[in-house]
Formats: sequence, structure tokens, C-alpha cells
Amino acid sequence: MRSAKDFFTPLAVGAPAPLREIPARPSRAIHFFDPSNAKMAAKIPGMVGTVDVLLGNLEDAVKAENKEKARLGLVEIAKNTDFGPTQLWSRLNALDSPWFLDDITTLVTEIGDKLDVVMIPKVQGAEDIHYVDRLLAQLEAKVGLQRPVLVHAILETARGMANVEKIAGASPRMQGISLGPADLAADRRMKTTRVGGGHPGYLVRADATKNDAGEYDIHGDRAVFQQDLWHYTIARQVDACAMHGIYAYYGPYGDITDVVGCEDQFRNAFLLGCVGTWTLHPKQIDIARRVFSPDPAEVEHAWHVVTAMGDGTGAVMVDGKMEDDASCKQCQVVVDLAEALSETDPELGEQYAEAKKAGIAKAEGK
Ligand SMILES: CC(C)(COP(=O)(O)OP(=O)(O)OC[C@H]1O[C@@H](n2cnc3c(N)ncnc32)[C@H](O)[C@@H]1OP(=O)(O)O)[C@@H](O)C(=O)NCCC(=O)NCCSC(=O)C[C@H](O)C(=O)O
Ligand SMILES: [Mg+2]
Repeated sequence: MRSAKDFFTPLAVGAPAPLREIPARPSRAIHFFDPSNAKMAAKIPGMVGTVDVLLGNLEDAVKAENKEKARLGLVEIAKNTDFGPTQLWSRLNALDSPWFLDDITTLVTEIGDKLDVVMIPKVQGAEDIHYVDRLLAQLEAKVGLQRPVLVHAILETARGMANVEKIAGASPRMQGISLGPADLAADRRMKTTRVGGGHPGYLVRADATKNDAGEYDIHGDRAVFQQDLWHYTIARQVDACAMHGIYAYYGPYGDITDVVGCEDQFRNAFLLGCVGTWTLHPKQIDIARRVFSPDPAEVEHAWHVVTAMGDGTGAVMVDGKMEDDASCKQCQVVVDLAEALSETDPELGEQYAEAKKAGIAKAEGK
């Protein structure tokens, strides 16, 4: 085990110093594309600015015979595109695959200066992150990168889940963790066959009531409530990430046509503490942007509370409700997110500026 004092020492001579804090850059939609798919790849330069993150996917969903084409296609796109405020990420093939070593070596040496984050699938434990950490440092040193490439783990095995806190804290490079519900379901032997989302069979049913004969009518009209298959997983993931100062994300919602179910799944994750999600199809981008940006009415309320609370101590009444240090801190989370999003999203920035003005005015009794 490394000493705590060594944690922020570069793992290779000449590699950039690890970051002490992971920047809170907007990452509401991590948009997946297959760089080996010419039609999709051609759309990527035009998508800059429409999503927070563009992710060149090299792993699952890319056919084995296209792995090299996808890797080289991503290099080409990265070299020829000005990404402006949009981040460039890549999901590499799994550590035990025949492609991982070439993926990481090629991307870091060819486009390491443009690559913000590498997403590592099927992470099992801290040892996987330690391996990637050292390798990245060696490659960064080799090409003289000035800033470290960050690492994002996908939680998609039972072992990874059991080790989630250790994974989140395994390296100062850790940027965040996404849920991989399809692989995780398979590894856990869950009996679902979908990519994320709920299942109508996972439910609770209201108690039976008695009929006129005084017998329980178990076949009668009993309300059923579908339950959230992912609640435990996402809640644990969020805690692990928050504990280590990194960010939690939902993952894929495979039913592209069910935009309503997708929005619900994304919103559950947002409310539980996730900062973003994956988008697999252009249809999902607006949903992610909408869900992972706080409602201007919430932002106005948050400014109202934060302003009314002043130094954050004591208690005040706002709209008939008691507010104190704890609710003020929740409101501060919303205010901070709105401020961060305003920096890269001018349209939202205007709405949030109005909300701020109105919230402060209310607190000041104007
Ligand atoms: C899901 C898709 C295969 C659907 O593609 P397609 O049938 O082509 O859809 P459409 O005809 O509706 O497409 C309309 C146009 O939009 C373009 N398009 C489609 N998807 C994208 C995209 N992601 N980025 C940019 N552009 C896109 C099409 O080319 C059409 O263009 P045009 O003909 O000019 O109008 C496809 O969307 C897709 O492959 N998406 C990505 C899938 C993916 O990345 N999957 C992996 C992540 S999920 C996962 O791995 C599971 C996870 O790990 C776990 O374990 O849970
Ligand atoms: Mg997966």
C-alpha cells in the first residue's frame, strides 16, 4: 500500500502531477458514438457544443473486426476537431481484452493532449485502477503531457460493486463512476434482459382486502407499484463517489424509443446524486440536458434560501417552511450546479441569472 504522502506523487518520472481536486466540469450527457461507423463519425464535429462530453466508444457495441478502425477513427476525429468547451472521453476495451493495450497506448500517445478521460469497463477492484494509473503515467511521461488523463470506472460486476468504495479512492486520477446495468445484471444473475431501466415484474402489491363473505380477495383489484431495480446500486455508488470527491453517473438506457421511461430513469439518478448519464442516440441528448440541469424554479428557491440564511447559521422561514444549515447546504449544491452550467450553456445561464435575481429579491423582501 502506498503512503498517503505519496498519493500525489507522479507514478512515472516526467509525468504530470496528479490533480488534488477533480474539476466540476458539466457532464450531463456523455454522448456515445462508434468512431468506426462512418455516418456517426461524420456527425461528431457538428455535435461539439451540443453535449458536455463526446465519448468515442471502443468497447461493446463495436464489432470485433472494427476495433482497430474505431481506435484509428477516434484518433482522426480528435486530431481534426476543435472541441471547444466539450470534453473528449473514450471508453476503452476491457483490461482482459486483446485490444486494451493498443487502445491506451495509441490514444494517449496520439491524442493525449485532447483526451480528458478514459472510461474503463468492468472494473473489479482497486488493483485494476492501479494498473491503469501507472500505465497512464508512463505514457504521459513518454509524450510529455502537461496534464493527467483522468480515469472513469464502470460498475458492472458484482465484485466491482462490492469494491466500489476502494475503486472510487484508488487514485487521484479517478474522475467518476458510471453504472453499467446490462453487464452488472448479467454478472449478478439478475433475470432481466434489458439495457437499464425498470422491469414490470419487480413490484410490490397492495394488501388484499376482505370481500362481502369476510374472506381475503387475493385476486381482487390490488394496486401494484413498480419498484426501482437500481436504487441500491446507484445509492451505494453515489456515496462511494461523494466520499472520495468524484462524480457518479447513471449509464445507458437501451430503449431508445421510450423517451418517457428514459427521462424517469435519468431523473431518479439525478435526484439521488448523479451528475450525468450516457446518451446512446441523439434523441436522448435533450432529455439528459433537461434532467441534469436544475429547474430554474428550484434555482430561484435555492438562491432565496441561501440569501435568507446569510452566514448559514440559525433558522428562517421561507414560503412557510423551516430552513436551516442543512437545507441551506442542499440549496448551495443547486446554486453551485447552476453557476457551473451557466459557464458553458449561455441559454441556461440567462434563465439562471433571472432565477438568481428573483431569489435574492424575495429574500430581501423586494
Ligand atoms: C442504437 C443505435 C444502433 C441506433 O442507430 P440507428 O438505427 O442508426 O438509429 P437511427 O436510424 O434512429 O439514427 C438516426 C440518425 O442518427 C444517427 N445516430 C444514431 N446514433 C447516433 C449516435 N450515438 N451519435 C451520433 N449519431 C447517431 C444515425 O447515424 C442516423 O443518421 P442519419 O441516417 O444521417 O439520419 C445507435 O444509436 C448506436 O449505435 N448508438 C450507440 C450504442 C452504444 O454506444 N452502445 C454502447 C453503450 S451501452 C453499453 O455498452 C451497455 C453497458 O456497458 C452496460 O453494461 O450496461
Ligand atoms: Mg457494459
